Amino acid sequence: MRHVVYAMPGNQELADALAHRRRMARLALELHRFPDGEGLVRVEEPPVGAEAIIVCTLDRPDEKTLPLLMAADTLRELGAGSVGLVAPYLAYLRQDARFRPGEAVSSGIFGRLLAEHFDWQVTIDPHLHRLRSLTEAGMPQGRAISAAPALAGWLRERVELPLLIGPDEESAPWVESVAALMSAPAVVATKRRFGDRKVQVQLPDLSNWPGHNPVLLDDIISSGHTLLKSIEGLRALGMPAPWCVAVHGLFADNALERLRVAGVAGVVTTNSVPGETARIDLSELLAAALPEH
Ligand SMILES: O=P(O)(O)OC[C@H]1O[C@H](OP(=O)(O)OP(=O)(O)O)[C@H](O)[C@@H]1O
Repeated sequence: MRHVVYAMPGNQELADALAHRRRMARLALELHRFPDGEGLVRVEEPPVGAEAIIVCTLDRPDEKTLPLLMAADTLRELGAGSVGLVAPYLAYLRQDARFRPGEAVSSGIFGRLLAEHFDWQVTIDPHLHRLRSLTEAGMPQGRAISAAPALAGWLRERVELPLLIGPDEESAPWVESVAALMSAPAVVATKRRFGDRKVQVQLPDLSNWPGHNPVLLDDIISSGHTLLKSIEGLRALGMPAPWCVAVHGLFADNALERLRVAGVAGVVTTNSVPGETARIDLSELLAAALPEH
């Protein structure tokens, strides 16, 4: 099987890295926007019988999804044997239940939509703590891999005597998996969410780790309020300014600036979503998760 790689806009760097690591051709695809905002996908170099891979991280999913689906179908019409999706960040997985009557269960709807257009999907650390697998989110051919080795590798080299802190109980398994990889202690806080931008974080007793440098570790930074409340809590305990490390940096509401103003040692995320904090490279882990060819 010969695989070829396409990048949706903004994903060229990661697509190039995957193409390089797996010795695949990166072929051109463009997205034109008409003045009224409608998009037009154009496959400049057709896949001609190859297995196609599209790289498209799905932050800001509402504007990205329709062009992505059109690209997938166009590649198939132009002769791709199969079409796979590498979406390092997969949207809509936080809404995995009808929390209030009448709400859409977005994860299932979105999962089924992607599954209709793609033969397989790979993502990194989906917000899956309430789900057993991507299949449960409606993605039968979905594969989820963990960024833990990349996070642990980055932290091991840069933070002396770290104390990893997960902001809520649901972060425990993967905070502990990063901690185990770097032989560092880990604790988790208790979080209560009252609204999109209102949370309460209760830190545990940290007096067992004097001299340690706190590292707040989360899967997603969106509005940043989870981390802002955690930073406040650490300050109240007399801890040094923490590192804020996350897999997916979405940074809604000017969150990055707010975190910096709140006082951090640094804010670092993976390149699942490109941006100035995206200093932890996932291309090696993602390349290893692609199908054999
Ligand atoms: O930057 P923020 O706007 O605070 O959002 C990020 C937080 O939200 C998510 O958890 P969430 O509170 O949704 O938990 P749940 O999905 O486990 O209920 C995620 O795991 C982060 O902790």
